[in-house]
Amino acid sequence: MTSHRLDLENVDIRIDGQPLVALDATIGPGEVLTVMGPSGSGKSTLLSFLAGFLDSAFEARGRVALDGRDITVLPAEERGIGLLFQDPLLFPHLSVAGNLRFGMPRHTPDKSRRIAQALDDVGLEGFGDRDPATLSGGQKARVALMRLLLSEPRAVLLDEPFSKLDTHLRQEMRELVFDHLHQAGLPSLLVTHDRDDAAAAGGRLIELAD
Ligand SMILES: Nc1ncnc2c1ncn2[C@@H]1O[C@H](COP(=O)(O)OP(=O)(O)OP(=O)(O)O)[C@@H](O)[C@H]1O
Repeated sequence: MTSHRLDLENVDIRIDGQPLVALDATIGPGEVLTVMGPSGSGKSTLLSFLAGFLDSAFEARGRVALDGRDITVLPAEERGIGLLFQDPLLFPHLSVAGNLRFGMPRHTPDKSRRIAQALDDVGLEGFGDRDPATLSGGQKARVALMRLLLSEPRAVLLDEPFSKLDTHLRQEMRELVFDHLHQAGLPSLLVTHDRDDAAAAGGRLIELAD
């Protein structure tokens, strides 16, 4: 198991000179910090800032550190942060295995074995050659989770990851996602409108003001 830490130090994001988000928090290994708040309170803006693609209309101060290293100055692709959205966003021109292989660090040994193991882990044994278009919503969500983990991020941002799933599937995916994030020792930040998501995440909850 790896063990990572994400520090948000005096993060202060403004729009037109007005404060939007102010946050100071440490997210430890395997911990999920949930951020809730009304529409327009700055949840997506905060995620964009952390991921490294904040729109230039915003002014941001503060530091984001991953394992003690300042990543605020790095471009998105060098930050080591993985993203999970409400849409699984699988590449339609690649097989399931191709999707999983896509984000794996170049020099990963035994890629095929790891892909097969990842599919096994989420009950999709033998699905490697399938076209993503032939998968159910829940199966796609599992592939998206495994693609995220195989890319070996050092922290994870989740943006309403369960909101498109029906109630039964949502409960199942919550368990799967949070179990894997805890086990992988990944600090994560979850944005959601759903209090049951926050409860399932099991960590601290921050509410942004209107
Ligand atoms: N590119 C932009 N330029 C100027 N203002 C923006 C831009 N993007 C968002 N905003 C404004 O910034 C504020 C925060 O928006 P944001 O999308 O972060 O809110 P949110 O909490 O994620 O909302 P929702 O729950 O609806 O997704 C809003 O007032 C929005 O209108």
